[in-house]
Amino acid sequence: MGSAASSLKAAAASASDQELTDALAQLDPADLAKLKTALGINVVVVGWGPVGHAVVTKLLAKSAAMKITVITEESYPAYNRVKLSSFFEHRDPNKLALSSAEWCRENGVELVFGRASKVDRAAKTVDVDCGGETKTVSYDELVLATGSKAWLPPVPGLSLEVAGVFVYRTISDIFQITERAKFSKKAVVIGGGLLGLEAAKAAYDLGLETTILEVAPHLMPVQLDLDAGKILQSKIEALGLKVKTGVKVLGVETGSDGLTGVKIEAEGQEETLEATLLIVGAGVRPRQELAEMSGLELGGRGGIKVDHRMRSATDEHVWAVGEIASFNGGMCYQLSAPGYTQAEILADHMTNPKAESKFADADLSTKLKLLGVDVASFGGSSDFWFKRQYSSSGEEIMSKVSKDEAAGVYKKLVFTPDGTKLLGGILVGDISAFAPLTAVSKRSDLGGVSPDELMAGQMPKVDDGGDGTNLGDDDHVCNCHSVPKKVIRDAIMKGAHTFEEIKKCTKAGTGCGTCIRNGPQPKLLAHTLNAKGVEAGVCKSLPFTHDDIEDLAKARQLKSYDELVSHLGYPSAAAESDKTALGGLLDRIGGKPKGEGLDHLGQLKALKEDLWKFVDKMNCNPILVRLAWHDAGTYDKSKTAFGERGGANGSIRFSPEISMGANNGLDKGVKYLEPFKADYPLVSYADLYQMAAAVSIEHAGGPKIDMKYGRKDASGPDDCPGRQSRGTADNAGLPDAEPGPDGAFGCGAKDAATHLRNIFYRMGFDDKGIVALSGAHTIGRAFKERSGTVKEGYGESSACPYTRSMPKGCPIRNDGGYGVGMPGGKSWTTKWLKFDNEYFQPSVYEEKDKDLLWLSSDRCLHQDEGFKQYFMLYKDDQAAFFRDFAEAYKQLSEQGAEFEPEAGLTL
Ligand code: HEM
Repeated sequence: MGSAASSLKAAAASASDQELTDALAQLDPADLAKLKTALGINVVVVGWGPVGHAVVTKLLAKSAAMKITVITEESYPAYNRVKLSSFFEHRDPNKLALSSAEWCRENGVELVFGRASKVDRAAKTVDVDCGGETKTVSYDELVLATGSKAWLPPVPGLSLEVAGVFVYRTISDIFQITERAKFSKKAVVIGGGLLGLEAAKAAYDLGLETTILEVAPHLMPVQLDLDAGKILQSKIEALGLKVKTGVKVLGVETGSDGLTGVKIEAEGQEETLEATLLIVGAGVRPRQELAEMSGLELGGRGGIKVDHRMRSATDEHVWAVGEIASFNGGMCYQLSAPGYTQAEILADHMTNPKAESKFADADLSTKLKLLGVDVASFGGSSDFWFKRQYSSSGEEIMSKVSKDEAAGVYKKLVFTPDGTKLLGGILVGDISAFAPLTAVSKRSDLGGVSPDELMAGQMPKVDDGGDGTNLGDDDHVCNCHSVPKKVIRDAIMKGAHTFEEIKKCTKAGTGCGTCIRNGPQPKLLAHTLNAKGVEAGVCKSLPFTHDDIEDLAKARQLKSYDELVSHLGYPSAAAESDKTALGGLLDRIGGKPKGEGLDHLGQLKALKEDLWKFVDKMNCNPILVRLAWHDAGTYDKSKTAFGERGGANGSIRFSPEISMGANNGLDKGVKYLEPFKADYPLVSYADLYQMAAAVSIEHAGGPKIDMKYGRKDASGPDDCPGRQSRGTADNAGLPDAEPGPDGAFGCGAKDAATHLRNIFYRMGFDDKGIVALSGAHTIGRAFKERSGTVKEGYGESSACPYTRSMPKGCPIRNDGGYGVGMPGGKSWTTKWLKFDNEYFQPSVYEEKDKDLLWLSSDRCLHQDEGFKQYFMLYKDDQAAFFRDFAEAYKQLSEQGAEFEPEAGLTL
């Protein structure tokens, strides 16, 4: 242990908390971990979901004298399951991540990857199955945060063993669903509750014809009444999904490729729905195997029985939180908000035996955007749901309802029979009043307004300090994490000036995100910054980034400056100059494309500037290069007809081409570029893809390519090359990195050099072109989820040292900065965002560094005599590589294309 640790020990007796914190901050992570073990208790947390992670952060915040170990069986860091379906918008597990392996290292938290298989309470140890090898971890205190598992209803033949049948719970479920979707047209989802509707969104986003089956008479039976459920149904049906309620699932039908259909009974009739993909989202059950094996007392409906401190009823050194915890032997709560509260209470008691906090009642309020429809159900206590006050009638309650079926808006407020207290309510379509109404439901009266006035949108006047939120200091802004307004305001006053910074300090907004998207956070931030006199963001009245304003405007459908300020901002005196500062943004949110008013050439030039800024921010250069190359690499010089001959014509955006195995992952590149097409409609997709690649290469430090534009677009799937149309296996003639299990490449060749020649000669390249173009692998990475050529995949925990988010001492961009983009995968070079000739260096091709990638198709380039001369030339002469690459890339980007005007446009 370093000298800093020894001096800390000596000083510890008399040091203040601040001094201790400062001293700890000087230690390196390894020393910190040792010191914590020496000083304090050894806590083991089983499960690294959002609640398990919350336990870790809360324990760390409350005590330094603790060694924490987390056992996790998922290869991704703790992530936000609530947002699982948003995965299809970005396909990036890191956007869901709540933590990272790096964060754990920096905070002295040890991660053990594997499945906890046994708890020995007498010896205080946990056995972890780490892929065949068993590791035994000791604890002083054990926290079980194992969450839930998906429940499969007892339907004949329904089993996860059937190909095409999935549950919907983890990122890996999503990957498997995505794979099956490539060969499916129709999907069925069992379950019309929260989980089922999220799963249906996934199937819908994958472009499948989707039918939702719900056994109850309406959707979301746990949160909504019949009327609200029906309105939600009609909105979902309007999107093109089918919904069947009151359905009995009788069985599944299978054929040689797995699922073929789902047999149901609806309205007394039996029928079979054709489907090759079935997602079961019909509920969850606590994952209690470990608890059962170790003899812990369970609750009446499962889960580990815990007291108000979250301590198990059986063993004072075993605790449970989240979906596995059965408070006083009752219900296990399957929402994240109660789990976060429990984590806080557990941390209180574990770090302070005199703590007085108690877990009593859970707030089961939910607000979500389901398939584009805003839905909320809120209550002052859990009775609202458990006693089904939301659908009671008669003398027990007074309820008021307004509905506009055409607009899809429903509002129901439920009061005590005398109308003096709001018990809860349901909102569909418009949930903007969720935060203030939830706050009213938690108070003892209506604050001077009548039930009718509350229905009409009039809120009791609350002293909000003039920030326009109409929330008191103790009212919650973020319900997921129970964060009161005053905590967020204090964080802003102490320097958290953006939503991201507020998230980091308070967690507010890291759950469902509605308190930002549709709730009071923007106003609170704008007003507090103005009160503090801080100039942040775009302008005084809307102190957020352009991107934030655009996202919020979209979410709330705001079109004008006045609407923006009244919903999000602070009515600043400097309104006119603010409008100027917002510049093109107002046009854009008003629906005007950025390129409006520019001619074709003008749009190409403006697009180039925008693409440069985009890659500079996103560090997504490699995927854009791979996208353009795969669009163009289908070219077959023996074919003449446009489309059929392949080449740079934008056809990669269409299925079936985009769903070919060789193009795995490139849908992300297509999605990245889609907004640019909307902004510059005169530019073709084919030009957009090729320009994005040329910009990416130049931005990364590579050669400027003499590009010409004006390419014509393929007009539809009919213009896509057939999978086997080039006489090669299944990839429309794109090259293979490795031979198949039979030892042959897709073209039949037995060696990589012959294979590359078969593929590239077909496009009109020679050996020099093949070697030069292959040098593009000087940037980029391979992923197990895409090509499957490596074991490294998405996210930090699956990365290698060169592809983690902050590879220390390894500046990877051309400008020497970090900027890893999405961490993960395995790269060919150490500086894989820098376009140089590192790919040709012995440090790479000699394959001594096991953290670098080298495929058979790379290896043949320095082993085959014909290729070797160029490979060695480029090793010694970067300028020669750049010259030959630029020439070959120009050829690649033009072949198969048809230009209008014929000579093309140059910028
Ligand atoms: C010579 C035959 C080639 C083979 C067998 C090949 C194979 C591969 C493979 C397996 C990957 C990993 C994909 C993944 O898992 O995400 C990859 C990535 C990549 N390829 Fe190639 N490739 C070849 C030629 C080229 C050419 C000609 C270019 C461009 C001119 C290129 C540019 C790239 C780039 C930039 C990436 C990284 C993408 C990223 O990081 O997202 N490749 N290639």
